[in-house]
Amino acid sequence: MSVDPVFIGIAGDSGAGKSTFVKDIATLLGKDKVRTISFDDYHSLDRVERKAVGITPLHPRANNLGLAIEHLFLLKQGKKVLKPVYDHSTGSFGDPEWVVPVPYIICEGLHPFFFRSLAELYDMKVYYDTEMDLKFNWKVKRDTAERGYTIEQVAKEIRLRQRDIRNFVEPQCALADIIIKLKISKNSSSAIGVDWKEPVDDPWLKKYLKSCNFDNWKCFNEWYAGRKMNVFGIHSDLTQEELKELSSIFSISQDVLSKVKEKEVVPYRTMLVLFATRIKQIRASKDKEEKVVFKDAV
Ligand SMILES: Nc1ncnc2c1ncn2[C@@H]1O[C@H](COP(=O)(O)OP(=O)(O)OP(=O)(O)O)[C@@H](O)[C@H]1O
Ligand SMILES: O=C(CO)[C@H](O)[C@H](O)COP(=O)(O)O
Repeated sequence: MSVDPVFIGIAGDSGAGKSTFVKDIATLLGKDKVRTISFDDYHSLDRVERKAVGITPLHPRANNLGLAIEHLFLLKQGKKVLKPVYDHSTGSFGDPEWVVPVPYIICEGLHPFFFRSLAELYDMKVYYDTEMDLKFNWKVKRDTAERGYTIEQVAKEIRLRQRDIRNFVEPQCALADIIIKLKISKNSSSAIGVDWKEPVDDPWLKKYLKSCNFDNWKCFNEWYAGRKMNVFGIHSDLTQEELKELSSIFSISQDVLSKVKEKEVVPYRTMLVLFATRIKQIRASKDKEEKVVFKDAV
């Protein structure tokens, strides 16, 4: 029987931490069950061509989003696809690679749900909204170490991109099921806190935490991109007792729990565990549906 993958889309600016997040989620879910698709692979222009035309990679014209729609559509039908590969170390394209359907397909990038026809293909959409100060430092460090840029070039590129970020990346937050905001926090040993935002009319965390059980989590409402959101500010580390309590409230599975148990449960790790739990629930309900369909068919 072919797999009906759970499709997750993670949109956000360059350097926000999307691929790090996806790598960490894959570790919790089991690397063999997860296939990541970087939307950078759907750039239609390489680094030299973008410079010649005078557009940034954030402009939709610098990307072949039509091909991305076609590929996700085929993967959803259980078919394999031959996907292009963008190589950041050279700024050009490498050999294409096959992608086969697996239980979780996570698409991360600048435009994973830019078009409605793309947005409709996902079971869950996340907007990854890291605070500018964190994002700036991370991007400078990464792009100088791994992508062959100087500090001055990265700083100039970030300035050049601001209009395109507002026009082409940020509007996707209006379609997101969850907005994850990483921000500097004095209360965590990691110095990073997390705001988990979900629309009040489509809650998940709120269903479990009717009244906030964790003293240090700030819970409030906020308007964001025209929608009223529940915001859970997870800014301090969990004790092992709190992790136990959390795991019983959310029925966090042992395989996920065992991967964080011995480590410091900083806000980022708490968010990973909650996110992995949510998408495992989506997997479980798909599996149940498949069983019903199969039973009805025999
Ligand atoms: N949660 C985190 N904690 C600490 N550092 C992080 C975290 N997430 C990302 N970083 C740092 O930021 C850098 C950029 O992150 P990452 O490559 O995941 O961003 P991205 O959103 O995928 O960027 P791009 O779209 O440009 O590929 C990483 O190399 C890492 O050093
Ligand atoms: O915004 C980005 C997302 O990663 C990159 O800058 C874009 O993919 C182009 O890559 P490069 O700068 O390595 O040519």
